[in-house]
Amino acid sequence: MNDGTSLLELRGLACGYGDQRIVEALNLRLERGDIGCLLGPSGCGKTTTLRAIAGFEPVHEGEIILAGQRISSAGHTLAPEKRRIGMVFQDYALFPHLTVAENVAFGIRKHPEAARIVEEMLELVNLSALRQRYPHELSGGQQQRVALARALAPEPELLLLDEPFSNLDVELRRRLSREVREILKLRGTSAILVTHDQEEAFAVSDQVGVFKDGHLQQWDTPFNLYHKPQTPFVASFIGQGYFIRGQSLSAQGVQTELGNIRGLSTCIGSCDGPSGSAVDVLLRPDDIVPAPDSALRARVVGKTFQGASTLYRLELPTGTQLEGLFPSHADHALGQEVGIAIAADHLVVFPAQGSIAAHENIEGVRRYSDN
Ligand SMILES: Nc1ncnc2c1ncn2[C@@H]1O[C@H](COP(=O)(O)OP(=O)(O)OP(=O)(O)O)[C@@H](O)[C@H]1O
Repeated sequence: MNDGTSLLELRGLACGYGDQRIVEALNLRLERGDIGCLLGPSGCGKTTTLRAIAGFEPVHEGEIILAGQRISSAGHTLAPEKRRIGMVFQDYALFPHLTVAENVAFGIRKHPEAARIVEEMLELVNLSALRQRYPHELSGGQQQRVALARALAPEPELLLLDEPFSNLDVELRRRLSREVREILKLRGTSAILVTHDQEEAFAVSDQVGVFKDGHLQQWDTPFNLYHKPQTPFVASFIGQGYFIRGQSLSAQGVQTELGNIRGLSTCIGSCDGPSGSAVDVLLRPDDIVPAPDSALRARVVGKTFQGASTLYRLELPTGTQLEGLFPSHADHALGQEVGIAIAADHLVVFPAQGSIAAHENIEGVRRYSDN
């Protein structure tokens, strides 16, 4: 869809270092005012893509369009300082010999209203009281807020944030990521965030791109990535869940050891294959519900108390494992047999490929259950 409002467009982009290509055939579009995120395992090319957008690396193929202007293509790289792009880095990169206010003023020294803008920025990030402090007199969270204010002061078209919260402890990164989203939305600033923390990606972004080995697998809303993954990798990388093997049936059902599973509404993926073909069905923990009188029985082999709910690891009589998220007030012991039912709103089905996934070794990715 091209409605002419996109702020950033990557078209058939290939980029890397020297002759080495890291990212290939990358297409994505960020609308004005939206926050996008590049998510994926270590080394998949997120930072490389961000550096190409910033103009630090040339592109091998394709083009980068910002606000209607081609800023990179093969043989052409508009200088980073001419791109109206701001950057926030993981290590804050503040000037140690400048105060908070001087750091924020750095990029707008020649602006006639620099003093007013600095005050506005300090207020925005809630640091007015600390304006005379030096970076070493600030906490990590405060330093990152200074870096954000400094990047926003020149009013960039686009803000790039490279793992901005990864040096902070968990509680602070949750809080700061929410704060940053509010600040960007308040100002209508478009941004691209790089992270390998899925929770952070979902909390901050409107659109998330999942990368694998330099290829963008899906660029979509967090909701769609979770509920409508387009590839087995996205299904495995996002959220929790297990695949179980089955045979596709006509009328959007799959025959499995749990019986004939039908989605209550739709079927995503490979549901229209020839009847009888081998498929893998994704079952999220919230698709498995307790059903004391059910003929489907599973044994509790692991449990994680999560407050309102408990995540159970369940083993079927065949040895296949699943996870189920049950309300925590009914407490089941390890080894206990429980009745379960499938309550999948929609089915996510892919052609069977357990043997492929079994050879992948990516942290955070669930194995196919029958391997
Ligand atoms: N300056 C460089 N020269 C050559 N290769 C590089 C350079 N920087 C990164 N690479 C390689 O490019 C690949 C992608 O790196 P990149 O930094 O884009 O990954 P990433 O997805 O951001 O990972 P992480 O989450 O670990 O930061 C890696 O194989 C890496 O070794």
